[in-house]
Amino acid sequence: MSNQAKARRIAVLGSRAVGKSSLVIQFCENHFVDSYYPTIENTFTKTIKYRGHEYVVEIMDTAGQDEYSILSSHHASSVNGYVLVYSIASRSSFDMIKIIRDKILDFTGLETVPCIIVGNKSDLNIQRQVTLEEGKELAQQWACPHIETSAKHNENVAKIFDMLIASIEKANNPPSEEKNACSVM
Ligand SMILES: Nc1nc2c(ncn2[C@@H]2O[C@H](COP(=O)(O)OP(=O)(O)OP(=O)(O)O)[C@@H](O)[C@H]2O)c(=O)[nH]1
Repeated sequence: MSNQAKARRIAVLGSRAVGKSSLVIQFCENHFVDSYYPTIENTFTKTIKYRGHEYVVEIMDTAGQDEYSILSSHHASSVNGYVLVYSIASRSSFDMIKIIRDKILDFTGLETVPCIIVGNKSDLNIQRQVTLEEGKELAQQWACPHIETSAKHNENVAKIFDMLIASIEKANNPPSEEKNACSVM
């Protein structure tokens, strides 16, 4: 029974042209698309192994968001975790993931959701507008992982999904005992 694959649903959100489709296509189909076609919506499926379990992961690649976009209900309900993507070469796309997370929390009524912050286009270091430290700081604030990636060079792309599955599983099965918790003697 425990060998049965578990189904998980992930939504990939962020501003336009930050590389959401490129990351998902690189991960699921192992190639990079240099041309830009704005996405309406695409769903991909991939099996991921994490801690000896198989996870059949449905990945929703969504249309680029701006501050006026309304979060669609199927981007928020029955989604187990979020990939929030910005481009390291775009300050406004970094600001946008904060707005998107607020919309998710508003919509779900939750205080926190499993997510990973992704700074894509790390190969464009020369055009960098968001520092690595800023990404890490935001992740600390949200208590979630952060990673810089390049869909173009296939750097850290698979790690996004491994780390998010880990966060989802941690949220679903919080440790019952804190090994390092101090006790008053
Ligand atoms: N240099 C570089 N370019 C990238 C990278 N990832 C994506 N791109 C380019 O950025 C452009 C936009 O990529 P997409 O993957 O279509 O972006 P998107 O976020 O899905 O865009 P929307 O569908 O409009 O939301 C394309 O020209 C890609 O080739 C990357 O890691 N490095």
